[in-house]
Amino acid sequence: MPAPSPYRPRRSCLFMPGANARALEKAQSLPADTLILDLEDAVAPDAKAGARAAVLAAVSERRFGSREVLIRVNSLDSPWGRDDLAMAVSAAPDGIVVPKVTCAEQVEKLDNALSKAGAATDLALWLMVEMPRAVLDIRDIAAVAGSTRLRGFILGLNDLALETHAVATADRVAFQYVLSAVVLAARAHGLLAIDSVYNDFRDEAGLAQQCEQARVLGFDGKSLIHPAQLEVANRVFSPHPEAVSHARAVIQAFSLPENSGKGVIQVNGKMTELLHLQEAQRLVAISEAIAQSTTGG
Ligand SMILES: CC(C)(COP(=O)(O)OP(=O)(O)OC[C@H]1O[C@@H](n2cnc3c(N)ncnc32)[C@H](O)[C@@H]1OP(=O)(O)O)[C@@H](O)C(=O)NCCC(=O)NCCSC(=O)C[C@H](O)C(=O)O
Ligand SMILES: [Mg+2]
Repeated sequence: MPAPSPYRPRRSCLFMPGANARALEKAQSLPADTLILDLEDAVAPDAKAGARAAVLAAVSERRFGSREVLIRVNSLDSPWGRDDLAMAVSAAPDGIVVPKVTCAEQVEKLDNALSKAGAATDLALWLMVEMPRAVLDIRDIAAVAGSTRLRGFILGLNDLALETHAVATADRVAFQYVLSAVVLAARAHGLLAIDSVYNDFRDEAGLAQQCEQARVLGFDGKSLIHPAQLEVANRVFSPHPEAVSHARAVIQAFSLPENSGKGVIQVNGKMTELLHLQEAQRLVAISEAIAQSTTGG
């Protein structure tokens, strides 16, 4: 049995309404890397309390196996936020997703609120990046990663389009700055970056195009809204087999005695430096983590 990988794939992060019992049940066997049980926008005000109770039961009973489980709470300044947070701390998921954050001070307050509520230090804090001010302050927000539970960003382009009046075209030209700013801020502070949802869940080709765009930009995976989107996201965000064999060749080449101490060599006709060795090791580790995960390739 191989040692568990330190990498966790997050190619597919499936949202589901906490009030949808069928979706919560179905999620137990879906090939999603991450499940996000939503108490916010997908749950109507009258259904909030019922959804909170259903999510508490499902998460506390550990119904989702080894899948990563996140709970999206309502904002702390909403009528439901405090109760959601208390429930989430007692359910002890892998992480909590907080919507509509605008600045770094809010993240520090959230982290303090989690500590006061008795949250474990390894409870991950994820932020929806979906408010114009969060985009403008993304560098400062990411910088509190070292002193808080902040672990990653999930882009929320539905809210951002609403706030900015930008139009969501297929190429996402209106969001180019945001897409890159989120990835750069995340990487500068060792955080994860998950792309926004694709609303047209029956359009497989459109989703594939958007996943590919996000992958090229450096995102770790895509947030999703429907089981039909899982296969595409899992495929696009898995390292390509040819890239993995090249990565193995790079690792092998650098391990040869004649290349010991060298900073640059050639592999398969390509200039290959130590920085490429680092990327090759990351790619192979991700590919092995996917092979080990229950959701597989
Ligand atoms: C979009 C949906 C409302 C569509 O629902 P429905 O019409 O019921 O779809 P289907 O009949 O095709 O469903 C087929 C089966 O799959 C199950 N199902 C559907 N969606 C999910 C899901 N997300 N997770 C698990 N299972 C799901 C159905 O129960 C059917 O099962 P079966 O009975 O066996 O046939 C619906 O897909 C949905 O509600 N999706 C999630 C919506 C959501 O969570 N939204 C909030 C997050 S997105 C967001 O907030 C954006 C962000 O903040 C931003 O600002 O951009
Ligand atoms: Mg949103």
